[in-house]
Amino acid sequence: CAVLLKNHVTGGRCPSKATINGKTVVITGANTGIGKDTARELAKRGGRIIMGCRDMEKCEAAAKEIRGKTLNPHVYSRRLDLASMKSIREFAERIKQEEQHVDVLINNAGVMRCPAWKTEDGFDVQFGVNHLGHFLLTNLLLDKLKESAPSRVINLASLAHVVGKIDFEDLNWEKKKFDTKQAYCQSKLANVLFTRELAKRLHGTGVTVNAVHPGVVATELGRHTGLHQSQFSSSVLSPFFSLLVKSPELGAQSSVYLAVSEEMEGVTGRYYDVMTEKEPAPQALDEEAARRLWEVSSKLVGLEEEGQHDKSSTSAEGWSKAAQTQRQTLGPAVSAAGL
Ligand SMILES: NC(=O)C1=CN([C@@H]2O[C@H](COP(=O)(O)OP(=O)(O)OC[C@H]3O[C@@H](n4cnc5c(N)ncnc54)[C@H](OP(=O)(O)O)[C@@H]3O)[C@@H](O)[C@H]2O)C=CC1
Ligand SMILES: CC1=C(/C=C/C(C)=C/C=C/C(C)=C/C=O)C(C)(C)CCC1
Repeated sequence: CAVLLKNHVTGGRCPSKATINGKTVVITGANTGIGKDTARELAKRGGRIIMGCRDMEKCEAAAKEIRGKTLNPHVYSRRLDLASMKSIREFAERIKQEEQHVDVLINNAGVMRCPAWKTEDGFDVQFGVNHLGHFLLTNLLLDKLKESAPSRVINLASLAHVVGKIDFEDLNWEKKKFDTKQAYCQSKLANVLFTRELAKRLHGTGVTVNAVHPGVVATELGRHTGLHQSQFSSSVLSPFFSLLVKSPELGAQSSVYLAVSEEMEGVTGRYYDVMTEKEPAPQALDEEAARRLWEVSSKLVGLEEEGQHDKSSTSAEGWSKAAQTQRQTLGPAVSAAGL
């Protein structure tokens, strides 16, 4: 029973043995947890791996460890703070300048159940990092992804999206009482809606985009829950805990599957529970909500302004001009975002 339960919980390993020699993978939040093991597995398969992390010391330590373990020298650490639009723009600019192509983008970084913190730009940190940061990054890398087609975008969502609700009147928790669990669920629902809308917009380009719930994985994601790994490893519950939660190495298998497997060629706009396609919750299938979220997100990150009026604002320095104009034109949604 224990073995069967364990297999059920882990969901197994990526069945594909595909190698990715010469392919470039950009992965966010790759210094620990699922991201780090995804980076290691893809480095083992021959990829050129760009790890985007906010803490350069942790990032370089992880990159060094991966280079050592896989004997792949092409594993690079780059600064990326998804809680800062300036940092996202600098990171994307550097990728565009340094990389000939981007074959896979894995939007992996995430935070869960933090206090009511705000990003540098005034967004709720869970909405800002988990959704808006990746929304901006992906859009900034779209031309590169299109040039590199067939290419893939993978968004780490979560089963938590099923209880999520997008509150368009108060995306950033400024009007109602802050609920950190719901803020996480909203951000993860946003990941699935973004996946579906982006897939629609990328139809015919050769760039695919899918969302995945990696299972329940013992990582640092629970760091804001007040519980610590040590409390569990030393308790009598430890054997049960380890039966129900998988290791980061196994947690990375679904991202690896979506990134490399032959079965995923041309598959787009889908939601995966580990390596099995599932229908997401009804609110994630709402096309009008997906379109609206795209529009609001574009405005919040200053993309719409650039596309329509001011091409010069695409640089890291120029973005704030676009955001400032949004402040004057957007009304409540933007003031709620603190712009
Ligand atoms: N673990 C699980 O059971 C599940 C995880 N997921 C999703 O999987 C993804 C990976 O999570 P997991 O590995 O578990 O979590 P971890 O907390 O172990 O890793 C999260 C990573 O995101 C990084 N990160 C956080 N904030 C920022 C930021 N502002 N800028 C750049 N990077 C940042 C962290 O960096 P740092 O170390 O510096 O904080 C870390 O590298 C998340 O999107 C999560 O929602 C979904 C369902 C279940
Ligand atoms: C609770 C807990 C941990 C991990 C929690 C994690 C990893 C939670 C995952 C949450 C999920 C499933 C999120 C879905 O989006 C630790 C730190 C290992 C140790 C002790 C207690």
